[in-house]
Amino acid sequence: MQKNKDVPVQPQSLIILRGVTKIYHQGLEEVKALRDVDLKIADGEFVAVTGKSGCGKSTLLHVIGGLENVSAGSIQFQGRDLSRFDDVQLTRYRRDQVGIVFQSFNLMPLLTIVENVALPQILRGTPSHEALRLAGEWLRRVNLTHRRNHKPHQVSGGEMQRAAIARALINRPALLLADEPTGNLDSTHAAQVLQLFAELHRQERLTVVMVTHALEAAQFADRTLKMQDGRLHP
Ligand SMILES: Nc1ncnc2c1ncn2[C@@H]1O[C@H](COP(=O)(O)OP(=O)(O)OP(=O)(O)O)[C@@H](O)[C@H]1O
Repeated sequence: MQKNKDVPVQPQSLIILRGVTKIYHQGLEEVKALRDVDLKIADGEFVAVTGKSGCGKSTLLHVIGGLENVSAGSIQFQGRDLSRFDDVQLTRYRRDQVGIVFQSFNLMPLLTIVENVALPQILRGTPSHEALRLAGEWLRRVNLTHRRNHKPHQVSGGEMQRAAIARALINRPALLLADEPTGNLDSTHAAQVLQLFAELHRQERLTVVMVTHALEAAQFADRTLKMQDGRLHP
C-alpha cells in the first residue's frame, strides 16, 4: 500500500503516565504528592515542569525515573510498564535509560571530575581505561577538559553541574531528568547549563524533563507544564 506523504507523522511517546497517584505516609497522615496525573512525553521532547514548592515536581521526576513506586496508575517507558519490571530490569532502566541531574550536583567528593564522569560506565562493567577515555570525551563536550583532574571542591558550581550532566549522559540514556538544575547557580552559570541542555536536546535528540522554579529556565523547553497540589496543568 502506498503511504500518504501529506499525513503528518505523530512523534512517538517515550513516556506515558496514566492516572498516576503517589501517596506518602507520615505517621497517620497521608500526603498526596501526585493526584491522577496523565502525561505523554514525546521522544526527543524538552519539557519543563514548574510550580510552587511542595506541589509534587520532584516526586514526578522520581516516579518517572523509577526511583519510587506509584500508589496508583501506570507509567510506560517505550511501551513497557515500569511496575512490571523486576529488580534487574529496574536497575538497568535506572542505570542505562535514565540520567538524573540534581540541584546539589551529588558528585563524589574524593573522586576527580573525570573519575566522577566515568563512574556510571565503571558500574556497568566497562574497563576503567575505556570508561576514562569516554569520560574525557564527555568532558570535552561540556567544556571541562581543563578541570579533568580537579576534585569537585576545587571547581565552581557551574563546572560541578556540567560534570554532573556529563556523568548523567555517559551511558547514553534516552531520558534526562533534571531537578532544579540551576537552583544553586548564579545567572551566568545557570544560562550556560540551560544552553547545554538545549544543545544536547537538539544535537542528540535527547528527551529532557526539567523541574524548575525559574521561569527563564522554562523558556528553553518545547513545552511547559504547571503543577499545583499534585495535579498537572498544561
Ligand atoms: N519521602 C517523603 N515522605 C513523605 N512526604 C514526602 C516525601 N517526599 C515528598 N513528600 C511530600 O510530598 C509533597 C511533594 O513533594 P515534592 O518534593 O515532590 O515537591 P516539589 O514541588 O518538588 O517541592 P520543592 O520545589 O520544594 O522541591 C510535599 O508535601 C512533601 O512534603
